[in-house]
Amino acid sequence: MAKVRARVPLNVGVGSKIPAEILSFEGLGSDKEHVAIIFKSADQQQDAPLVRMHSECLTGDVFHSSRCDCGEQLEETIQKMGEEGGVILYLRQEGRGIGLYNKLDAYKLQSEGMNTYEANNHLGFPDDLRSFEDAAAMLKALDVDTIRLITNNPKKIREIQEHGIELEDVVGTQAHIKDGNEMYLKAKVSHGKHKLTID
Ligand SMILES: Nc1nc2c(ncn2[C@@H]2O[C@H](COP(=O)(O)OP(=O)(O)OP(=O)(O)O)[C@@H](O)[C@H]2O)c(=O)[nH]1
Ligand SMILES: [Zn+2]
Repeated sequence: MAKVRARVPLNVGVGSKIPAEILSFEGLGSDKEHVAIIFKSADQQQDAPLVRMHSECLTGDVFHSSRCDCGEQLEETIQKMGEEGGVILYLRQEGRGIGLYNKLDAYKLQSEGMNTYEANNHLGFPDDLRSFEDAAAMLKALDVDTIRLITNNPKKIREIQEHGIELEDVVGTQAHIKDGNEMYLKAKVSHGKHKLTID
């Protein structure tokens, strides 16, 4: 069974103004160094805290790449949780689980006209290689079994429940459209069935 390894206070967000804590874990099923960022001790103070399972995206989260909406979703979540409390599970499954280098190969194919899922498939990967089992184990290590999940992605909703976490509510994110990510977001809606309003 997973348990918390270290729980460390820090400030996050632009300007480092928002108080939070970062947590590491031991005993997770994978050897990935997933972390949780907790706002307002929501795991201890709230019955059904807001939770975002955010998959690592180096290009979007760190460099605010034009190709996706990950950095903006992360910033939106930090702002919201800074006000209301919540838990970000920052999951080290880059590129929907295929890894950074494979994602960049997929980007090359997308530049040639494939959509994000076709590019994955062309490289021999499924649409989405992620598992949310570690995410559920992290929540259980925090003693959190009921959450309000921030997502537009039906796969996350289905899978976290299959791993024994109860959903009190599902809260969507805004659509962060910018030059360069419109095709990506449209593919998420038409093929991935994400609940996002783009037009
Ligand atoms: N393979 C691949 N991965 C991508 C691409 N664009 C973004 N990603 C990855 O997709 C993941 C984004 O996941 P999340 O932000 O957790 O969520 P989501 O599945 O979009 O669902 P939401 O919860 O609704 O945001 C990150 O791991 C990104 O690196 C792409 O074109 N190809
Ligand atoms: Zn991204």
